[in-house]
Amino acid sequence: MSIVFEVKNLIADYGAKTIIRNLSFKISHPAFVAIVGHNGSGKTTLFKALSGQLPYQGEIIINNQLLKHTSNPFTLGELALLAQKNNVGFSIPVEELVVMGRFRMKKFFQAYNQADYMATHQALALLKLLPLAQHNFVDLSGGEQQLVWLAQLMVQDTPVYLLDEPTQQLDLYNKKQVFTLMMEWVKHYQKTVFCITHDLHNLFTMEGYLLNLSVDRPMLEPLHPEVIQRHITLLESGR
Ligand SMILES: Nc1ncnc2c1ncn2[C@@H]1O[C@H](COP(=O)(O)OP(=O)(O)OP(=O)(O)O)[C@@H](O)[C@H]1O
Repeated sequence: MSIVFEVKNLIADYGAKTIIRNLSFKISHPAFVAIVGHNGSGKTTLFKALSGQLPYQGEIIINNQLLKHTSNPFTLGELALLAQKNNVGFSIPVEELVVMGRFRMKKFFQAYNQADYMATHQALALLKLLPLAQHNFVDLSGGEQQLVWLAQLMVQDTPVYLLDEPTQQLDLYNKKQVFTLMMEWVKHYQKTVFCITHDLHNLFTMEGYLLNLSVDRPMLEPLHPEVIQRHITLLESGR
């Protein structure tokens, strides 16, 4: 059976402080996975391990290939990450920032071409950002900037997307839109999407899995309403 993503006995720590203990799960088809848990439960740490930014024990398999501890999944084109905090300290038009998501596909000093800009415009259109394409990124609101980062993630076109709290700064309408977009990535673009979120109420409209890092033995559970409700109750009750 093909495996799109597998984690086997993953252990990740910061020196003496072990954060992820023996985590294992397997996904055999492109899917949406919500990563939930209390503050400090290890969600971002898991992403650091999956993306090769933190050494780990155990195995990570993407599309039937074992990711070596030394390999960089970004440059291999296996995954793209939207971090929790992203900053740009200079003026740049939205369109130019989004097209930079194609950087991995370019040779040294190779310019972006028509295909890169077409992919950029498609992503901007999907996120309803075309009217802002020529605006200066630094002049946008926090929520608008977050949507631009989502467009940049999309043009990277990797099989796996990792999103760390992508709806954090968004209004209720845009939160809903982003969850719909993530479902579209899975269904129409065959992406596997891992999304760290505290917005559990938005999961009732989603299909896929939930992984709660606050429980003793975290495991993938299907996103059924009763499963989501059980985890909301669990997380609301504190640690
Ligand atoms: N570089 C580091 N060195 C030591 N400890 C760290 C480091 N980064 C994170 N930690 C600790 O690891 C634990 C897990 O942090 P992590 O950022 O993974 O949590 P999280 O679940 O993503 O939290 P949140 O929901 O608040 O974003 C926390 O106790 C944090 O203080």
